[in-house]
Parts: sequence; structure tokens; C-alpha cells
Amino acid sequence: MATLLPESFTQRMQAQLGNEFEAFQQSLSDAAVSSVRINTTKFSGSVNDNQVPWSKTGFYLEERPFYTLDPFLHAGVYYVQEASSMFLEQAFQQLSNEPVKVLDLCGAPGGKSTHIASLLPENSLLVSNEVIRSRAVILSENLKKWGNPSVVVTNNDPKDFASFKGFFDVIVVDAPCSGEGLFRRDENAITEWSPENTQHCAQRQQRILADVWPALKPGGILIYSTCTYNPGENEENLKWLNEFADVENISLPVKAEWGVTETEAAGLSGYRFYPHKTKGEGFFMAVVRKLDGETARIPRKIKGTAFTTASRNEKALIENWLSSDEMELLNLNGTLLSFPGRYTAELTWLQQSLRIVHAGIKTGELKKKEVLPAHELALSPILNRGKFPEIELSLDEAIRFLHRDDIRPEAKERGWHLLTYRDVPLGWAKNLGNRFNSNYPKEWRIRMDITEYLAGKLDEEKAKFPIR
Ligand SMILES: C[S@@+](CC[C@H](N)C(=O)[O-])C[C@H]1O[C@@H](n2cnc3c(N)ncnc32)[C@H](O)[C@@H]1O
Repeated sequence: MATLLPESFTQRMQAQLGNEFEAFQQSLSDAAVSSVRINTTKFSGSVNDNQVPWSKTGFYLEERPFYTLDPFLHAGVYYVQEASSMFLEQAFQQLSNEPVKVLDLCGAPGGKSTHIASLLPENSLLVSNEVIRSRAVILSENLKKWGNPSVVVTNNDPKDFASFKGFFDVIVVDAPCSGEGLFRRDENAITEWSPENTQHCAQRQQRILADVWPALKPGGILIYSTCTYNPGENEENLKWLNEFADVENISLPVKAEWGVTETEAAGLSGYRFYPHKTKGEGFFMAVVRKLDGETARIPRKIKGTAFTTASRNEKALIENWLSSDEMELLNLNGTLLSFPGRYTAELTWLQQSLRIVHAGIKTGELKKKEVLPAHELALSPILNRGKFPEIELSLDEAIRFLHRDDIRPEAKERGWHLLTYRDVPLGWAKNLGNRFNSNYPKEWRIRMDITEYLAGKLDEEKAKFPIR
């Protein structure tokens, strides 16, 4: 961290931390911690012995690898996520095993959403939202790579959810904030910081909470988090919430050796992560239960839906493509989607007033009398492995495939092949005899110049990848 800390930030932190301030200030000069979280539907082992204590699937790395060159990143085998944020897992551990409908309101780029997708009790639904269009596209990409079919990505303002009164069992508000907790890894967070901005953020957070509050059902859980230290955006907002609504505290089990700082405001518990005490960046989280309000009644018959159930013929075209019989096949203007059958009424209802970026797993594109397998299907565990011939790629070939270069692996059969790297699917390519055609999404391709890596430097990088 080369940029000087703003004077008024330093003064406030001195008052806030007392004799811990020096250790805190010192920790801001240490290198930021690198960590990843594993997608257990794609990899079941352990990365190393250095687990993030509050997450079963989080691991610290000794050094930051060149992630772009690791096919496993592109295949959604892991997500690069700051360790403190993985504390969200402790809140989800409080849920029973009953299915839940979860809204992640401020979702992009997808750290919390991919984590939630892994933590959901069976048969649950995740609606992951992001208000900024370009960021919603990134959120959608990351969730497609993660592969969970029980996900809907939306691009809406928080107030658009008010019409879904009492619909969600859990709402996560990982609010836009002044980002003091990111000072160590992001110099812009320092230059953009001002006391006025922290106040502006606090007011915006209250607006966001007030706008989305009706969508939480009575007895439902709100998880509120920021990556900042000032009480205005944290404990003061808990006090505000306590006055605004009828809420009950939910406390989380925290082990002393984690170094988490427990705070309290208006009887509500907050959990603070300071980098001089916890191995991670700055973070704040609180969990409350809503005590009053309405429960949703989902209309079962809605006219004018964009999603129609696929015909018997269309279903026959993808026979045996899926490993799950829980999926309903939907047709959206010639695109076939697999979506959990138990939630199609909910999807139809959501689609009435929200901008849906994607829903479920795009399974294929109808072309005359055949279906072209969709890239997202390759990345989802709902794909029936064994239906398509597979080709295992070397690291070089995998990187060239992800760069959208021509590859010519050995294949006996013509037609669509599932390409894998270390047995994890990366995408599709069609063997035309003299060449392969790939439908790897252009927008997702590796954009950097890979020449020097293919000429020998790739192995050096491989030695630093999280899963070796
Ligand atoms: C802290 S980030 C979310 C990070 C994300 N939860 C994750 O774990 O990857 C906050 C998000 O809120 C979005 N945002 C900004 N203004 C907002 C508003 N007024 N209402 C809702 N979300 C907003 C930002 O675009 C940003 O993506």
C-alpha cells in the first residue's frame, strides 16, 4: 500500500481501535491474502492444509497464481474469493435442511452467490441480482461456470423486488460500501474515500434495505454485510434496522482462534474482521430474523409467459442428455433451458416484473431437427457424462481451446465431443473430419497473448495453480 491513508480515516480508526491501532496500521502494509473456494460438484479433494477456518471449502494460497492460465478457473472448479467474505457460510449453517428461496440482492461479481449456490439445502432456489447491467453479465457468467441449475440471475433495482411480498426465506444484502476493508488490495478504495462518502453509503444502504424488506417473509433471515470498518455503515445501520422493522437477533458460533471481533448494536450482533486479527481483508456481517409482514401467495396461472414447456418432440431430441430427472425442459424462443420443475411457477412470476439475465441451465439451441449442445450444459453437473464422446486435453490444448484457437485432438467419431481437462468438462467441439468447430463463448475467451506460455512458460505457472 503506497497511498497514504486519509487523515480523518486514521483518526477515526485510532479512536475505534485504541491500543490495537498500531497493529492494524502495520497489517495494512502486509501483502493481501490470496484464497480460493472450491466447487465440490467438480472437485472433491482438498487444496492444501491451509483451510479458511470458517469455510469448509475455502483455502489460503501461499502466493497468487496467474489464474487466467488455469483451465480449472474457467471450468468453475474454484472461485477466487477473499477469505473473510467466506464467513457467510456460518450464517447458512444456521438454516435447517428445508428448501429455501434465497435472494442475493447485490450479487456481482458472484463471490457470495457462487458460495450460496454451494450452501443451499437440496431443492432450494437462488435468485441472484445485480443492478448494474454490465456487472449482471459478469455475475451470470460466473454462476453459469459454477453450474447450479437452481439459479435465476436478474438485473434489477432493489425496489423492483417489493412486489414479491414475503417471497424469500433468506435475503443477502452485501451492500455497496465505502470499501475501507479493501485498502490493502485496492489503492482506488483509498483515493475515492471521504467521510462524506461513508455517510452517502450509509444512507444508500438504508434505502436498499428498506426497498427490499417487504420481499422477506416473516421468520425469514436477512444477512447484511459490508467490507468497511466505519460504524455508520455497520452497527449504526443495525440500529436503524431495529427501529425500521421488527427484528430478532441471530448470533453465530465463532471460535476464539478465528480472531473475529464481536460487536453489538440495539441488541443485534455484528461480526467484524480486522486484518491484524483475522487472516483476510476487512469485513462486517450481521444476521437478523424478520418477525412480522406478509407471506407470498404465488399465482399458479400467469398469462403471457416467455418460458413455455418444451414439446414432447423437443424433449426427445435431448433424450439422456441430463443426469437429473428433476429438471423441466423449457423453450425460450428456440433455446432449450433446464430448470427445476418445482420452481417453474415461481420463475414465471419473477419474469413478470424482473429483467431475467438467465435462468437454469441453457441446454441447447434448436436448429432444424437437431439441438446444438449449449456451452453452459458442459459446465453443469446436470450433464449426463457418457452421453457424448469425450476428449481429454493437455494443458496446452486446454489453454488454446479457451483462447478459441484451432485445436485438432485425436477423435474416432464425427460430431459433438465434450472436451475435458483432468476429467473436468471445459466445453464442446464438433469434429467435422478435417477440423473441429467450437462453440466456446467469444466473450469468455482468454484474451491475453499466450504465445510465450505455449512456448514453455506454462509449466512454470502450473506449479502455482491452486489444484496441482
Ligand atoms: C460489495 S459489491 C457485491 C459483491 C458480491 N456480493 C460478491 O460477493 O461478489 C456491491 C454490489 O452492489 C451493487 N450496487 C451498487 N449500487 C447499488 C444499489 N443502489 N442497489 C443495489 N446494488 C447496488 C454494485 O454494483 C456491486 O456489484
